[in-house]
Amino acid sequence: MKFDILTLFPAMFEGPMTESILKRASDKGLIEIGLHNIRDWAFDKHATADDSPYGGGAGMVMKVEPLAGAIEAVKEKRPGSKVILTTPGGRPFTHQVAQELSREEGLIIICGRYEGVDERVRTLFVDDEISLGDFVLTGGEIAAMVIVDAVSRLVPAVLGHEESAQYDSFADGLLEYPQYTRPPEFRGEKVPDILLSGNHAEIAKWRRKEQIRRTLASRPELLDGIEWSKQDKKLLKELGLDPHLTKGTA
Ligand SMILES: C[S@@+](CC[C@H](N)C(=O)[O-])C[C@H]1O[C@@H](n2cnc3c(N)ncnc32)[C@H](O)[C@@H]1O
Repeated sequence: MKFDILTLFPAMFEGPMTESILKRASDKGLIEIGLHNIRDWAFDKHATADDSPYGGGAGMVMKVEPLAGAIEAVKEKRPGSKVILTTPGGRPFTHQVAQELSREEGLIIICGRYEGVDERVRTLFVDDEISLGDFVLTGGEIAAMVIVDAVSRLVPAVLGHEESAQYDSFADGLLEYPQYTRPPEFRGEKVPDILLSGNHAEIAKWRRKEQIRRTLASRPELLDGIEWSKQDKKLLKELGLDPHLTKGTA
């Protein structure tokens, strides 16, 4: 998977993109992260990448020409890549969106700054618009880092077997069950006996039940539309839930 990030602040990516799992994945050639400074495509001697908005108003807007130059240059090298604009107006970034993007050949991610990008960037070049949530960041760099991170861990072989994404929250529609490690007791809080029992079938059953319980407590809307197995239906009953009313109402 190839990521190309168009930004005014490439130095921000040092660290998040060059440590731990992403570093290992890059070293192995499983992912490739290209950083491109949008200013390199500005055409005046001050490398201007922003200007005041037509119609007046606060702040500055990122100019279309440097972004057009950057996008076209990267697209020439990677014609199969999808162009993504980070914007609060985009579709919400979820596990499902990350999965969908992980199947792309490559992603070209535009990091906005100031009041955002000239609308013509969006209309002429953008294939998809992604929002991290209903809040406003100072720029698209952190959004791009989140997208690269979440998508990369879904690329085959990026995670080792022991770090497999298949048991993580959202992978099967539910939140993850509670996790514990040594010591068996801390400040009076004990690890549930079942996890120390060595009975793997019972542990699996406990974990599934905890997934449902936790999802119901924090994100009941996620239960809606889940296809329950026969075993799940039994667990739902034990939790006092009707398998047909998956919105979490008992
Ligand atoms: C200060 S914001 C611009 C906000 C814009 N004026 C608005 O009200 O929608 C600058 C840049 O940060 C990025 N950004 C801000 N919030 C974001 C979010 N929730 N999700 C994704 N990107 C975001 C976008 O790239 C945006 O162009």
